[in-house]
Amino acid sequence: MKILNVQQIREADQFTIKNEPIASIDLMERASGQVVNWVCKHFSNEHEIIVLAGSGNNGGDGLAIARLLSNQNYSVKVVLIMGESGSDDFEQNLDRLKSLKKVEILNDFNFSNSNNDYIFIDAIFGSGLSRPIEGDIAKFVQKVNEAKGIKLAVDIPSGVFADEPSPGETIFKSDFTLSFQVPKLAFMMAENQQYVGQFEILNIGLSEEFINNCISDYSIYELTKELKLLLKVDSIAHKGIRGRATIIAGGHAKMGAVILAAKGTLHSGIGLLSVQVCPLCIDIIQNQIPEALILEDENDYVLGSFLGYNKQDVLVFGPAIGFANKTIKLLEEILKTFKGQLILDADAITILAKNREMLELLPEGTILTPHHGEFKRLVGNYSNNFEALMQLKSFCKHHKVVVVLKGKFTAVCNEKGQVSFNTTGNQGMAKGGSGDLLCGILAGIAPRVQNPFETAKLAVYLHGFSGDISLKEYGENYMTPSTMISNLKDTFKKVEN
Ligand SMILES: NC(=O)C1=CN([C@@H]2O[C@H](COP(=O)(O)OP(=O)(O)OC[C@H]3O[C@@H](n4cnc5c(N)ncnc54)[C@H](OP(=O)(O)O)[C@@H]3O)[C@@H](O)[C@H]2O)[C@H](O)CC1
Ligand SMILES: [K+]
Repeated sequence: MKILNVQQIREADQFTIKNEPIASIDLMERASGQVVNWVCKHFSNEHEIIVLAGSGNNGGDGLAIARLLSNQNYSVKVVLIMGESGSDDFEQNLDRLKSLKKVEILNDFNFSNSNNDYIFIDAIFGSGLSRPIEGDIAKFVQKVNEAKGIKLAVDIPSGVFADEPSPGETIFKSDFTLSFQVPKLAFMMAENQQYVGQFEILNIGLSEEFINNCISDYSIYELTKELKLLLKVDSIAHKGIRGRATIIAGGHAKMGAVILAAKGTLHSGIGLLSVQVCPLCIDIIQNQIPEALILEDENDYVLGSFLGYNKQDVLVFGPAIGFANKTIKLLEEILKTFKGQLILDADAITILAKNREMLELLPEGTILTPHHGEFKRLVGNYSNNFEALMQLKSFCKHHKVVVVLKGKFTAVCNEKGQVSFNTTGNQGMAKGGSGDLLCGILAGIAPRVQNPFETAKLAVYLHGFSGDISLKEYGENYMTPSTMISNLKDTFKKVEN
């Protein structure tokens, strides 16, 4: 699903009006109709509806929504935040609303009576927001934010800029954002979650031809039939075809990360799994993962032996591996010689950040999986996710790598600077070990997917999907990376079918 910027959406709007053709006011009616359908589906007409309307086209949508909901027997009031004059379509909808005579039109609202059954519909500003909200409008938005009731935003919560950071202090806080046609980049930013709430994309029939031709670096990941087929195991499969993976992680007394990653790899379909371990830790792996082959390191406490790896399709390096000189040397040797798919996580990323000359050795197509803390070590500090995104794109382009930047909507970026956001997953996954499991899934599918960007997007999706199953089955507190491993069973079943 493509993410378009405000300029592109405006152009799509104009293209549709001209080529469908459809009058602007009718497009507004169609968009508003979709909001009304959504409201009717989710909330009965026992709810009291308060539409807050600005004077642009977002306000125009609000007035049409008020009329259409009133026609569905909802009790509706409209508050005109910016008076009675506005865009053409706003004024035309105001006339239509007035002639309906069923909807009370107010200039202010007394919030003291509001209760949880009220639904406030924010149609103050949409994509035409040109500056932070201030003055009386800000005071009004603050009152709505404090009032009891359900909050819905039309297209974009008022005060949120679609394509850039929102510096304003006052922003409408929605429970649901019903956005037209395409998701907005701002919805993918963790700092906007408190304003956007849960977002839904409503198809308002903008030209698909136009949207398909729009160039955008940003999209939301969706699973396609072709991708599902990659996960199918050939009926004549032997273990070699399904790939060979080696996990180089952990060390003495740090075997949990290894086990989670290794199990993730095994249960994502790898043919042959090897784990490099210190002699003292061999028993742990043999007991926990009988399927794994052991590559014995010469060192008792840290990993540091270079063991060739030339038959391996994929190497995972980094979780809980530490920063011993021998380990750093091992990573350097691997960067210089390994020809398969390399996956670098956790301590490997910190090693690169501290030994910056090693960054230049990164093989093209390496997958790195930092969380924000680790990513900041690589690229320096940033103060919001838009800045992080710019750093992400330039890092990937410069080093020709794929980075999985983990967060609320994990962003996967390729060497061209294209970014795919993932929407599976949940807060329950925020536990130690979750990232180790992701490394494992990456390694488990990489040999079959054969493309680092596609591997990373699909692995992140599967990881989040197993998290979502775990959430349903165990709840956000009880669930763990281990429950997610057991839920990979249903994840693959569901995804493959
Ligand atoms: N294709 C679609 O997706 C469709 C979208 N529709 C809806 O239209 C809006 C966009 O409408 P637009 O009129 O461009 O913009 P807004 O309604 O968001 O607001 C514009 C007016 O608000 C003023 N403004 C902006 N920021 C502030 C502020 N901080 N304080 C006060 N006033 C502000 C702005 O004034 P300017 O000085 O900047 O000119 C405008 O007067 C979109 O979001 C959808 O809801 C269509 O209905 C269907 C197709
Ligand atoms: K809005």
